[in-house]
Amino acid sequence: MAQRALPKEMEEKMQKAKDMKPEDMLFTYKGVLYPSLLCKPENFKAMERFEAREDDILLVAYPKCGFNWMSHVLKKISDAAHVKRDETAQFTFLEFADPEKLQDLSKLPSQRIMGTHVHPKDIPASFFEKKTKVLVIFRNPKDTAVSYFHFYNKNPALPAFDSWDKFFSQYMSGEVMLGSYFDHAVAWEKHIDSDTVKIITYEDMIENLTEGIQQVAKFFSLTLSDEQVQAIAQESTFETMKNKSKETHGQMGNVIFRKGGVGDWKNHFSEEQSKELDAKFEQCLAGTKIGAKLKYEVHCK
Ligand SMILES: Nc1ncnc2c1ncn2[C@@H]1O[C@H](COP(=O)(O)OS(=O)(=O)O)[C@@H](OP(=O)(O)O)[C@H]1O
Repeated sequence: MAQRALPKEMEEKMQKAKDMKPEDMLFTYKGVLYPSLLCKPENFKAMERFEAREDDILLVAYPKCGFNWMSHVLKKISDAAHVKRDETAQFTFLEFADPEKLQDLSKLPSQRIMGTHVHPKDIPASFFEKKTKVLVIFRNPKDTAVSYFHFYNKNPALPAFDSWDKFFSQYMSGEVMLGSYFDHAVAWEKHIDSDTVKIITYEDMIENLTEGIQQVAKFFSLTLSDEQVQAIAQESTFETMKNKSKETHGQMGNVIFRKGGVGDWKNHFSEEQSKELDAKFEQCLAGTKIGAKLKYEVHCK
């Protein structure tokens, strides 16, 4: 099945963004910035009451950690394993769904696949109570910052930054959309040993995509042949996804599928900025399992 095209609604919103003033593009809810064009404060109240099901799937990623990649892989896996899933729910972002849309989602048949960029504390509690499987993709904080900087500057719905230095300072203080990378990472540490939460890193997927696909399939108790795994890997490379991105993501294709890979931070960070982030990582994540999973020494030094 082809990946779903960017909904018409989203294309219309992007058109609307062109008339927005930069200062109106984000709003703050409980101390965190969200995109005005996609979210409303009332969405969060409705999310608190959302009823997850045991057989739902929730894909979670801090912005720019590889959500679109993993959602594509997950769909390919579920197609290959003939999972019967509801196409309407497909990767609806919980925080972008207004209360009526969330209500509609609650009426849909299983299996629903949903997505979110929010901090784990803002994920509806029912996902954890029902022991719904939650797949999280994480990426090293330096490449995430670079990807986020370019996303802000290329996305017509976000206020552009004059300079990398300005963006870096806001990223470090958590004054970016969806909040602080470090707050998210620290919070996932609490779930890392859960049988129903699987954290995979972007870098491990880059290093061995077939292994990543196998791990995801295993987490959802799906069996794939070696040929199926190889076929999914071929369809999920950066080049393949970027080449199809106009078809799959409309005008957002070039914004999302930028460069891919590991280490672009070296082309952006000053020595001082690199040291500042090293110190922050040490302060927040030294000795944690999530910190070890991110292989900071390998990817960020
Ligand atoms: N197939 C594949 N392989 C490798 N890398 C990939 C792939 N697909 C997407 N990407 C890269 O993921 C980055 C976008 O992350 P997200 O999809 O999480 O962005 S978003 O927050 O949902 O907008 C963004 O990273 P950067 O290129 O570094 O900006 C994308 O290029």
